[in-house]
Amino acid sequence: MKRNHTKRQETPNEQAALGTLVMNGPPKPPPAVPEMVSLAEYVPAKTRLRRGGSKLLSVLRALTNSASQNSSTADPLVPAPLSPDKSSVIRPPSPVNAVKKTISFTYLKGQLEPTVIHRTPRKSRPSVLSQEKEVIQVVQKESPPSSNGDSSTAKSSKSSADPRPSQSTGKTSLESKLSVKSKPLSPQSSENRRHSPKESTSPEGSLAPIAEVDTPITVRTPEPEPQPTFISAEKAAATKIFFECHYHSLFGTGPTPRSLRRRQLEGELHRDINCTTEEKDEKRTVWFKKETDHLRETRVMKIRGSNALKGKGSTTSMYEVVKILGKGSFGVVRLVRERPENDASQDPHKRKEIYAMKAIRKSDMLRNSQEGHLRAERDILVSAEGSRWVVPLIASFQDLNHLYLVMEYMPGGDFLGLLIRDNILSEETTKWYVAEMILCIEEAHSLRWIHRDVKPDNFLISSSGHLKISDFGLAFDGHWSHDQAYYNHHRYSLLAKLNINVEGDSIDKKDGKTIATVFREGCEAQGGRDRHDFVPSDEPNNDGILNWRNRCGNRTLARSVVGTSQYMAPEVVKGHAYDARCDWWSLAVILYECLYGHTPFLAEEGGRQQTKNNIVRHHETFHFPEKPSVSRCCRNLIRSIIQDKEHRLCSRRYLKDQLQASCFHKDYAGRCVYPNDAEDIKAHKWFQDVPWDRLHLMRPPFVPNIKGKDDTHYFDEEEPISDFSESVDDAKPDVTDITQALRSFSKEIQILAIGFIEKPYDSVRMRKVEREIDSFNVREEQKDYLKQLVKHYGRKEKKRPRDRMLRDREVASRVLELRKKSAFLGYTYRRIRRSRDGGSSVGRSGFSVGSTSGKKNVWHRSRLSIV
Ligand SMILES: Nc1ncnc2c1ncn2[C@@H]1O[C@H](COP(=O)(O)OP(=O)(O)OP(=O)(O)O)[C@@H](O)[C@H]1O
Repeated sequence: MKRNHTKRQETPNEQAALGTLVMNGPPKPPPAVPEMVSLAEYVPAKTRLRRGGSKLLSVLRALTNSASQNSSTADPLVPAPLSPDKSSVIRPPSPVNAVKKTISFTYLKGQLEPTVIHRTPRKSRPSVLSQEKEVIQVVQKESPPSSNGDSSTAKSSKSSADPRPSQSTGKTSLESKLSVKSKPLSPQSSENRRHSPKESTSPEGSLAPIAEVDTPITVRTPEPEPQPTFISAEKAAATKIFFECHYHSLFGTGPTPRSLRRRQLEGELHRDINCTTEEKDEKRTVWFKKETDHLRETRVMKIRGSNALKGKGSTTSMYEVVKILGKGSFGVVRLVRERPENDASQDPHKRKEIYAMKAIRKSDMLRNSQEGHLRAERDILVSAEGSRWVVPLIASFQDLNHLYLVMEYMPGGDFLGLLIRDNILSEETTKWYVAEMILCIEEAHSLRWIHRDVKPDNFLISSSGHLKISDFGLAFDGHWSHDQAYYNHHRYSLLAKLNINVEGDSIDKKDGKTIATVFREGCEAQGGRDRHDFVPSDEPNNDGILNWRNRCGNRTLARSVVGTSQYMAPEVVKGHAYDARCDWWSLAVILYECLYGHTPFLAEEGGRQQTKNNIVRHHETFHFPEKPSVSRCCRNLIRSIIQDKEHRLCSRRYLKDQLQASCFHKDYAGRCVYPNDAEDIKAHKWFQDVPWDRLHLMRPPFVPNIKGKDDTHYFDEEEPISDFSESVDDAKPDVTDITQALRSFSKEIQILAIGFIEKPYDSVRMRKVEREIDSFNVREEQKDYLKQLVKHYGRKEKKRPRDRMLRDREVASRVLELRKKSAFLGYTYRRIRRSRDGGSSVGRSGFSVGSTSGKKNVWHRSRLSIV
């Protein structure tokens, strides 16, 4: 066995020691130092030192060399190096060692201080097996055939001591390691040497033959290679997703928010000619302090978030709940007050801020494969920082069960509330609000997003009465990280590659296809290769995975049939590829609704499907009611937007660029949404008196009458909103509560009612339950009570999860738990705290609040967004 001295260069200190030793032989231990040990005593620690990479290793090597030399010269001061487990270091001087000693000597001639070596305390003797393992590793590391002089040593030792030359060269693969382990120990093993007291160097410098000793050694059978499970695949996919998204955000083009803020500060300082240099420096110092506070606050939030994911502490403890404001498809929006201790800046003015906090149930969203949408919603709110027309996001974070979006509170409620109160609006009032809506949608488009759910509920009224757009849960920008297919690809490609199958639910089992088959078929449907399937290549134009994703993984047009049916554009209903023009169709529907009190395509009968049919056949179904009377100019505007997308007012830009698509807007977003695409609508003559640039400074037709920061009277509902998001997944109702609530009924009715509650219901089942309750022989009010009771305690039937892993009874709960922890990493955000504005300057406008008619309104809040 040779020692590979050439792999590591000695440090000057080591060389000093080496030179000293070579010149003088091993140092004589000064009696005053008890820890000092003799050479031979020290040698057993060699293996440990090698593992630790200590500097002393070189010293040891030198010591060992010297020792072996000296042993042949029989220096009485040097104990014989006969400790059994260090025989491997006793070697005849090889040419390399000789050269090395000469170099070391020359280099450090004159440094003749004795070397003091401290014994490393040994806790226990190494076991035979661990020694053997080390020997095997050493063999593998050190014995590749070499052309230098050492090879002769290796060869001679092989020929003399080992009758099986094939074992002298270590293999490197896992398989070979296992096979080496499983073979009988070689005669070079330390165990064998321990039983070879006569082992010594021959005069020629080669090892003397080692006697074979029959030592009973248990031979370990190779452990089977660990097989990856669906859990490993899930974790691996989550890791890949995290790193790709994280590095994408780090290397994203464009300035960082911090650099933008710095730029803004410097711009302000530059423009302020009255500011002295000292004052400017002072302002910079304040700026840095604020930025530092902000960084600290973000860091604290991240730590809290990661603790909350582990079930330690809570992220929402930063806020106290004041009231429930509203409920959407997947979450509850609550009015919250920030706890003062949460404000790192300790600014007294900032205390007790009131916010709207949207809590989104992760499990529901994951079952519905809404990861992409959730990321999109958070990302657009972050990217809209500082926007006048988008509801400002304050913070986003998560715990194990929920995602949270903390937004500025809009005390005026939503625009739907205003419509419900006023029923119909005058043309002037309508114009004012629709003009603001245009600015809101235009803002989203300039950020390269299609909102896809433009409806009155999603425009909120600020304390000054201005509108802001909210709820970007369905927004689309085409980016790969907002595409559910990207997440599915990572998971299912890995499962298919590892040949891991998960059966799914009874429908999947009936289908009989494995995950690999479904995945392959999906790729074939896309022309042979998945859009997110990155294949690394050595080609010169290979610019890395993130650039590749940005080039090839984005979508240029949306396709999903999403939105609220009454407001959906025909191209969306038909499932065609569509672009941001769909938002302008929805705006025209709102405009019509404000003036006439109902939406144009709403079907009285036939439900949502009939409404959609009406939209598709809009050429036949669309008409203006005779009353109330609306100006021709306004009707012209509506008519020019309620058109197929090619003829829709706003299309000029899209058509022009489509003609030149090959040379313009090569970026992913540019091909589906255009900034300033409202220019034609804004130029319509119905809007000719609208001061677009000053609208935000003018007094709106309705300014909320707010008594305090936490006034919520615009959110008051007849029925209190239940806080379902507080409940845990699949929580069963408390039987004692139910029995108590049913105590006035007969035993028979109690049993039936409990049966109704226990089984999850959908709309069909609920109707059946109601019919059964109607047949009970009780009073009418008791029947109503029972129906309410069933709805209150009962659970809605959950939809079939879109993801096969979450449909499989065996694995669903474990996968869900894992995804709840890993699917939204990087969600945390905190907006930098701003200094108080002192209220917005609201001017006066000639607009007046519209009159209301007695017509019964048709708005209701139960419309579902995802179709
Ligand atoms: N910042 C806010 N300030 C005041 N109220 C708000 C705020 N954000 C949301 N709300 C209220 O909460 C309701 C539900 O919010 P939101 O529409 O964002 O939830 P959602 O789950 O996305 O709903 P949807 O079913 O429309 O998708 C709104 O209609 C509004 O009344």
